[in-house]
Amino acid sequence: MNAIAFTDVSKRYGDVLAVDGLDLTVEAGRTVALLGPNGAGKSTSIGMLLGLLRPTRGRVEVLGSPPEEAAARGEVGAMLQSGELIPELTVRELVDFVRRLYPRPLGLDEILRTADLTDLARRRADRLSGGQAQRVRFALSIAGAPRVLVLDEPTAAMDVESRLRFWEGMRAYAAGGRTVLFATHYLEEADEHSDRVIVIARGRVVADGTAAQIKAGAGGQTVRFTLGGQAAAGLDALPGVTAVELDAGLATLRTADPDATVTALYRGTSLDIRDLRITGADLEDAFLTLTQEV
Ligand SMILES: Nc1ncnc2c1ncn2[C@@H]1O[C@H](COP(=O)(O)OP(=O)(O)OP(=O)(O)O)[C@@H](O)[C@H]1O
Repeated sequence: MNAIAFTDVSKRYGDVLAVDGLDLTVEAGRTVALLGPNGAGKSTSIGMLLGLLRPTRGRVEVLGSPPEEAAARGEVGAMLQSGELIPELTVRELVDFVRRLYPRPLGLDEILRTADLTDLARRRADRLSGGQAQRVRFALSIAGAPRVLVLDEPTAAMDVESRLRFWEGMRAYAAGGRTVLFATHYLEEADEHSDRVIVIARGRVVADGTAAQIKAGAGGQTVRFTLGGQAAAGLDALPGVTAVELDAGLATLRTADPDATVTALYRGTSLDIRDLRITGADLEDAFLTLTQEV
């Protein structure tokens, strides 16, 4: 059974088509990143996944049920971009209060450990930094031991140290065969912490696969060199080359096979090549290629 299924889902706010015919399934046990620029439709998709927003068209299912039923069974946990904590309680009291609302919660100490809050357990919830408060929101999202965990830009207010610890906790949680979907703008996070990246732009899926597949699919590698004033006809006919750009004596070739391209460049042409560099298309290149306006 799929943990998450969107079938031809659209969501319109007045004139704005925020989600446009989204088809998407996530198998149970996967950790999936939903990557997209501002306004791509990530939060709207998450709202529908949690049953907080109704699709204008199409169907969303979580663990084979409508989202609100899965949530009512305590099978879905969520960490949203905002959400007040109860100020008078300590972290420990707050987490314990929330975990008791669920039929089969995680143990209190396990939650605190997973969210790296053990040392902050006695701190009042209104005396926390932004990043610490985010970790409490994470603790609350896993308190009920949900099978599906949904995180909307979870590391937004966190410093580097908090991020590292947060991702450790997320991985520990996911390792129990649970499904995690997180939204992010951060390419490195998507790359490092998920086993599948779904790139959305303008409410549609524009790429879907492992980070490596997405990088490969968006133009392979780049060979750059200085040509100076030499005529450069025929570069686009070199093996592997998919695109050529010439700018002020600098040539940039996109290639699916950099070895073949470079060999042919040296052996098959009489060009005087200087400063040759080969770089992998990184996820950032791929992301920009995929999400730019067409
Ligand atoms: N309540 C609303 N009313 C009208 N338009 C909305 C509403 N919520 C979102 N939108 C619009 O829908 C589109 C998608 O927004 P959404 O918040 O889902 O994107 P996002 O990918 O989560 O963006 P961000 O990364 O900035 O959080 C945007 O154009 C946004 O302006």
